[in-house]
Amino acid sequence: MKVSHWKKNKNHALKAQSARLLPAAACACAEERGPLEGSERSGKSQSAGGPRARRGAQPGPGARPQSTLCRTGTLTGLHWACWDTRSVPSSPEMLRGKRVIVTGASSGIGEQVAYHLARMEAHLLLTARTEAKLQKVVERCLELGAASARYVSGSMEDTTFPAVVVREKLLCFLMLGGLDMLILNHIGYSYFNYFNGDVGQVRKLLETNFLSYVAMTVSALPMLKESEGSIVVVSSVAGKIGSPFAASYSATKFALEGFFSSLRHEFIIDKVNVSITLCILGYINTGKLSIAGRKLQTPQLSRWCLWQPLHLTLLLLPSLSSWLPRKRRASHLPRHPQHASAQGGVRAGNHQERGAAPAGAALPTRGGEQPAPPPEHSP
Ligand SMILES: NC(=O)C1=CN([C@@H]2O[C@H](COP(=O)(O)OP(=O)(O)OC[C@H]3O[C@@H](n4cnc5c(N)ncnc54)[C@H](OP(=O)(O)O)[C@@H]3O)[C@@H](O)[C@H]2O)C=CC1
Ligand SMILES: CC(C)CCC[C@@H](C)[C@H]1CC[C@H]2[C@@H]3C(=O)C=C4C[C@@H](O)CC[C@]4(C)[C@H]3CC[C@]12C
Repeated sequence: MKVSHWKKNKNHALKAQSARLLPAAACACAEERGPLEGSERSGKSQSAGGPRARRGAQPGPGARPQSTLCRTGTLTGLHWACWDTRSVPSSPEMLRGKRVIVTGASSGIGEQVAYHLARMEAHLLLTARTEAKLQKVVERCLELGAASARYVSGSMEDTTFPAVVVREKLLCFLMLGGLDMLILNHIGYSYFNYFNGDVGQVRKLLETNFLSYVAMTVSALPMLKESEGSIVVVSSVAGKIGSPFAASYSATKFALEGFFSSLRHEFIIDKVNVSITLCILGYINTGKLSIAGRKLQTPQLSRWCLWQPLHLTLLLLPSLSSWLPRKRRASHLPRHPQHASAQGGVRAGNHQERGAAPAGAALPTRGGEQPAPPPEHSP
C-alpha cells in the first residue's frame, strides 16, 4: 500500500496514525466478510453514543490472524509501499477522543476501519446507504470501545447528502468542538467487464466515487482547518495503472489522485495545516468480486491473488523498457511503425505505451475480434 502523505509537525502523530489504520483494517476485512444484503435508502440518522461497553473484551474482527488472501493483497499493495511516516512512533492513544467521519462504513474496508478507530476510542460518525447494517456496525463499535458512535444513512449519489453528513457531524459534535479526520472510502456499484459504452453509468460512478468525495471535503474543510485535521482518501492500484475490466472505476480513482494531489499542493502553498493521505490499495478480498460476469470462488481467487504481483510486474515491463536508453530499446522494435502500435509496442514519445499489456500476456480477449488498425503514421 502506498501512502502518499503530506504531514506537518503539529499534527504529526494523528497523520501517522491515519497512514497505519488502513493496511491493518484492510487485512482484517479479508476474514470478516459476510454476504452483501439488500440496501435501504433513507436520509435518517441515528445516535448511539451512550455508555461505553467493555473495551477490547472480545477479540474484534481485526484481531484475527491474516489470511493468505489478505497477505497477498497487502503484498501487492507493497509494490507501492512508501510510508514517509515510518519513523514516527504511533499508538492507539493518538486517536483517543478524536472525531472521525468514515464513509462506506457499513461493510468491507470501511467497516473494519470503523472497528479499529473504535478500539482507539475515537468518536465516530459512520455513513452508507443501508441503515440496518450501519446500526450493527455502530453497536459493535460501542462494544469495542468507541468514545461515541452514530450514523447517517443516505446515498452519495444524492448530491445534497455530503452536506447533510457534515451538518449532522457539526450538530452532534458541536459540544465536542469539530472534526479531526475525514475518511473517504465509499464506492458505488461497478461492473467489472468490458466497457459497454454506457456514458450514463460512468457519470453516475464519477458522482459517487469522485464528486461526492470533493463535496464532503468542501463541507468538512472549515472544521478540519480549525482542528488542523486530516483527510484520508481510500484509492486503488486501479487509480494508478489502467487494467482491463475496470474502465469506469479506474477513471474515478485516477480522478481522486489528480484532485487530491493537486489540493495537497495548494494547502502547502496556502499553509493550510490539513493533511491529505491517498491510500493506494491492492486487491483485498471482501467477497464481492466478479470479473467479466463470473463470480470468483475462493480457491480461484487465491490463485489469482497469488499471481497478482507477477501480473503487476508483467504489465509494468513495457513501462520499464521505456526507461532503457533509447538505442537499446530501438533494437527490439519492429521496423514498421504500424507493427509497433499493433503489438502495444514501444514508440518514443508515445505515452500510451505505458502500462500496455506485453505481447503474450495472458489477458482475456474478445473472441475473434481483431485489434483496431493503428492510425496512419504521418512523418
Ligand atoms: N476491496 C478491494 O480489493 C479494494 C478496495 N479499494 C477501495 O477501498 C474502498 C472500500 O472498498 P470495499 O470495502 O471493497 O467496498 P465495499 O463494496 O465492501 O463497501 C462499499 C461501501 O460503500 C457503501 N456505498 C455503496 N454505494 C454507496 C452510495 N451510493 N452512497 C453511499 N455509500 C455507498 C456501501 O454500503 P451501502 O451498500 O450500505 O451503501 C459500503 O459500506 C473503496 O474506495 C475501494 O475503491 C481499493 C483497492 C482494492
Ligand atoms: C497492473 C494490474 C495487474 C493490477 C491489477 C489490479 C487489479 C486486478 C485490482 C486493483 C484494484 C482492484 C479492485 C479495487 O480497487 C476495488 C474493488 C472493489 C471491491 O468491492 C471488489 C474488488 C475490486 C473490484 C478490486 C478488484 C481487483 C482490482 C481491479
